[in-house]
Amino acid sequence: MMNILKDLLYGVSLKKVIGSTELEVEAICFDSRKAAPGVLFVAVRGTESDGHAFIEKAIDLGAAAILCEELPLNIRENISYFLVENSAKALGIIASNFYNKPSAKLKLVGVTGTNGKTTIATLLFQLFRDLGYKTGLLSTVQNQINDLIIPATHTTPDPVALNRLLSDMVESGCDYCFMEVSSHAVAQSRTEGLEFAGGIFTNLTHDHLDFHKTFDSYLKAKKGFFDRLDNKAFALTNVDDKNGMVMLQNTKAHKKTYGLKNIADFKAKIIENHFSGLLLNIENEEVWFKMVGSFNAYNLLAVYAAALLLEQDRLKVLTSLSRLSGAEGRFDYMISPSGIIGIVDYAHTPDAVQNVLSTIQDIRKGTEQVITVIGCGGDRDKTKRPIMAQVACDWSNKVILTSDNPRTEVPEQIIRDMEAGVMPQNKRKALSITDRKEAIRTACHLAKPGDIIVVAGKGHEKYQDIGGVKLPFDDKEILTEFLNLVS
Ligand SMILES: CC(=O)N[C@H]1[C@@H](OP(=O)(O)OP(=O)(O)OC[C@H]2O[C@@H](n3ccc(=O)[nH]c3=O)[C@H](O)[C@@H]2O)O[C@H](CO)[C@@H](O)[C@@H]1O[C@H](C)C(=O)N[C@@H](C)C(=O)N[C@H](CCC(=O)O)C(=O)O
Ligand SMILES: Nc1ncnc2c1ncn2[C@@H]1O[C@H](COP(=O)(O)OP(=O)(O)OP(=O)(O)O)[C@@H](O)[C@H]1O
Ligand SMILES: N[C@H](CCC[C@H](N)C(=O)O)C(=O)O
Ligand SMILES: [Mg+2]
Repeated sequence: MMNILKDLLYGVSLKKVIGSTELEVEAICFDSRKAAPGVLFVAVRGTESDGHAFIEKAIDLGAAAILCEELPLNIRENISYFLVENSAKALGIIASNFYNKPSAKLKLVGVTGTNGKTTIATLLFQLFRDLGYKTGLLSTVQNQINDLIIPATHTTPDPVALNRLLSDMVESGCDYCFMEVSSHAVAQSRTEGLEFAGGIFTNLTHDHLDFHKTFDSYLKAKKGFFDRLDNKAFALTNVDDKNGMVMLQNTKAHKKTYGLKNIADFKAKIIENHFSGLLLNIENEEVWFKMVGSFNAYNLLAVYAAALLLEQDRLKVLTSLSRLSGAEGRFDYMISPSGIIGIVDYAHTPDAVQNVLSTIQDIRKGTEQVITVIGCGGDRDKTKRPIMAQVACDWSNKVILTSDNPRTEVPEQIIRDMEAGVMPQNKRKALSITDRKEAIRTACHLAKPGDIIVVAGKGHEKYQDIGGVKLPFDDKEILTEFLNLVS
């Protein structure tokens, strides 16, 4: 590991230096609570607090050097200080230097967009494993280095954790890494300093407006990822999405498109769409896939296109892709002994809810009832709550509004925010049950053979965060249990 200060700072533009740059540092730290002797403390301005307020505390715990945007009034002896314009960006570059630029030693592909990131990154990971490559994955569900699973705390880890994981992938001989790039990560420069072999854009719809404030700044965050790709990389975009081409406006990367409707470099057509899977025509090849739903035709096509841009054999790619089932908790399908269908899905945006429910409308036979159990996360975008409830009501016969992860909010208040989206004509369809387990139980009791229960919003999650405490909770396990009970 490279840890002499002047090597770590390579590529960072410094406005002012106080003290030695020859010092050896033990680690990089951006949270004073984790400071230890010999670390370089990077003061980052956050959403809750300002890292600059903790510089003294970091030094008290042993920090040997400080990187910041504003020098403290009290400059201490024997401590090195570095003044920069943007410490979050500097942190990304330093973290990459610390681990010897691991992103340049493998082919790193980033996936960004509102929905579909986990699905695409996971399918690419599974595909490249199947094609025989050592591969890494950084995703919402989990991080993975070949067969080793490492739990994930974020969709995109912080820069230090991210570069450490990439470095472990290089150590394990990985040729490729597929990672999700969240809009938070771009806005907070978590991916600064990384060298990408390619970037993929899925779609852009309503989410995270609590954090980005406007749709425009959300769009800019996503676009920022493509703006930073270099001319050796590819930039693959969904041409059917309204903002697909906007993403590529200022990129230096090779521009490539995929789509089902518009003219594109990579094209596909849906031939058949069933609960058992999709039959697609991809560039004149008809192939059955296990993945369900028209939105997955986009995901599969993006994966196929990326694999070809990474110079893989077309037929081998299609053969392998046809066997894959994607990420856990995405359109996870089960059927009870009495014939009730249960689907667990991670849809937690209005667009995802509509996609999942409209897919079900497309493929169901006609007379069955669709019963949707849905909640919205606390401490997240409040404006999506009434819209998600409205979409759920518009596309279901019965809707049970319930809790997702209330986090620090009052669960009943979140449900009231959702209820505001239930239109008068839909009132008789909706009922509210705060306890999510009770809500799933009720859906199972209401369902008759042939009916379809959709439990949306938590997908693979194995917990429910109530009041900041994560209690064990698993939609799939609970649904399986009740479906068998009522059968
Ligand atoms: C809103 C958000 O993204 N917050 C992330 C952010 O925290 P922050 O900017 O709010 O940090 P802060 O608490 O204001 O503190 C500012 C700085 O002071 C430091 N500090 C703070 C307190 C202290 O005593 N000492 C100290 O040094 C902090 O370490 C930080 O460097 O930076 C932290 C360190 O990287 C993250 O852990 C934290 O993620 C929180 C836990 C989170 O829930 N993030 C979610 C919203 C998120 O990032 N989600 C996206 C996916 C969304 C999607 O599905 O698309 C993700 O990539 O996971
Ligand atoms: N291409 C797509 N277009 C629209 N909706 C999709 C698409 N792919 C998946 N979805 C829906 O969005 C949900 C989330 O999918 P996925 O986990 O792949 O997205 P994500 O972008 O990783 O989400 P997150 O931001 O939470 O990490 C799925 O459960 C499904 O309902
Ligand atoms: N990564 C997303 C996931 C949301 C999933 C949903 N279950 C919720 O808790 O809101 C976020 O942090 O916004
Ligand atoms: Mg994800």
